[in-house]
Amino acid sequence: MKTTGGTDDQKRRAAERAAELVSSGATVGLGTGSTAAFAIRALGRAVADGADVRGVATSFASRELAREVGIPLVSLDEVSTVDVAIDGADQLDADLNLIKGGGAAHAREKIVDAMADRFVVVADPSKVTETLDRTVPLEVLPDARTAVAARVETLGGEATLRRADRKDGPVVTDNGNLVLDCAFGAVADPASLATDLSATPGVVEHGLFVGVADEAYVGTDDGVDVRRP
Ligand SMILES: O=C(CO)[C@H](O)[C@H](O)COP(=O)(O)O
Repeated sequence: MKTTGGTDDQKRRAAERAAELVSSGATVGLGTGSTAAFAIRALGRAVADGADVRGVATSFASRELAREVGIPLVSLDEVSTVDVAIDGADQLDADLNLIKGGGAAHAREKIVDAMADRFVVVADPSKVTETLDRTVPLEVLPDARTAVAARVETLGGEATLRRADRKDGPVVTDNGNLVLDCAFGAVADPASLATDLSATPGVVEHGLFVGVADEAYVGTDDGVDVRRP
């Protein structure tokens, strides 16, 4: 699984604290990535101890892990509400605007995270920034990639097709689409860029999450820093 700048202990602290928010009877959004995986494992232990929770996976990877640790699953199209979603982020600012999609799962993640009554981001301190400046992933319909890349250029960005690590050719998402990683430099106005990207034909979903997160749990070396917008 992809790892990032923080330590596993920092990630685990954040994720395990977030998992404590889940009460028996809850429907839980299961995020994707190395930090969210710690929350899924913690929820698996809670289920083994008798907690009655059901998970909604945001990706093939989170579904597989949930099965491995024994969390009962319900598919996204069967639920209209999610009580708590716990998911990672590639970057977050003080307003809890996020860049997500490092694992190419941001389309399903956004659906699940946005429908949750409470969406808690779990992260390590390396993810926290004053201004979002990482590449913004776009999930795009395969035939639209050239048109979307041209539009990204008019918005001041540069799009690069995400290549697979252990396969020739591109990363293909769980939904059968491609990913363009788009460098915009520092994003001064995330809401405005999010609107422009959402309005671009061929973009299935972009990795800017603006106004979606309710809280962030940032694991440190000796605790958890809880942040709210
Ligand atoms: O958005 C995501 C996947 O699409 C992940 O949540 C994000 O990439 C963070 O992953 P990690 O916790 O491994 O750093």
